[in-house]
Amino acid sequence: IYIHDEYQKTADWLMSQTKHRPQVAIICGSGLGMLADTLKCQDSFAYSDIPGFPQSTVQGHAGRLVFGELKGKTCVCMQGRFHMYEGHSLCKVVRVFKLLGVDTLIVTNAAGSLADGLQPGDIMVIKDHVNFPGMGGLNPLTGPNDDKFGPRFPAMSGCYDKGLRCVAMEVAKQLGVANIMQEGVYAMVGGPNFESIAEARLLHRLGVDAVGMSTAPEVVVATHCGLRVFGLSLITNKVVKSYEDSESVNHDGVLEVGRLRSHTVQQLVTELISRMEINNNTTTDNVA
Ligand SMILES: O=P(O)(O)O[C@H]1O[C@H](CO)[C@@H](O)[C@H]1O
Ligand SMILES: Nc1nc2[nH]cnc2c(=O)[nH]1
Repeated sequence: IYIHDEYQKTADWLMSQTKHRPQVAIICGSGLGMLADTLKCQDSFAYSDIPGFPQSTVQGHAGRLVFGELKGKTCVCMQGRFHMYEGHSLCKVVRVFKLLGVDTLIVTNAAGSLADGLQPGDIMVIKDHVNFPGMGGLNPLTGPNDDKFGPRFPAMSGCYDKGLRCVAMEVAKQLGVANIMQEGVYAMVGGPNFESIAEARLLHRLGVDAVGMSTAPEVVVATHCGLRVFGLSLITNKVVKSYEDSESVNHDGVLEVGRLRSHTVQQLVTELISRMEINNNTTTDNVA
């Protein structure tokens, strides 16, 4: 989907099918689809049934949009995301959430760590990102700007909300998992191959803490249309940086760490949603 009316059609269809009017949208990373399971009073839709929605093709991404209640907030959860390497035009479905009245987007992903202090199983709260495809021109905002959503030249400083990052660290302390959680910088690469050793070394030298193949386009689109964003990476593997190292990463291993940490990630996101203040702008004022 490309133009405002098409996003609106998708939003209208969803609003005709469910009574839920979400305030929070959650995008589930690889192996993190269980985040949707905690929602109460669920209405769920296969992507293939939603007019204008692309399809998910990656294992560990179910391809369902789930609406429901969590800790007094109404949520919509993407159980399955769209990656650039699947051949999708860069993902702008976040705009549908804006039109549904969403205030805050929570993005999660599985990522490999470059930072020495980040181990598999750790959780990295995303402080900032490097959007490599975006910097090279593969940006979801390429093309005529739709002023109904946001400005031609949106700022990206501060795109990961500081207040929510602070709350998340407090929640981690309360849950007794502060020892496995820290902030860091996520870099998006195009994928679908994992990094060569020279690429891994380059990313490390650049100060990147974790690398994956998603998230940045979603956050750019969300920030453009005025959504507040919180992001976390579940570290599923260390990116191999040494020619002496015989280990190598694979997608099954990525999904396995997702399963092992599913409960903790679920608790963190649930408690964060419980504590977050929503700007109760249920109308879509910013979207004329
Ligand atoms: O970013 P998510 O969707 O969590 O998935 C990550 O895991 C997959 C590789 O195992 C890639 O798609 C990478 O981006
Ligand atoms: N690019 C990239 N994506 C990932 N997703 C999960 N682990 C990794 C990784 O090591 N590299």
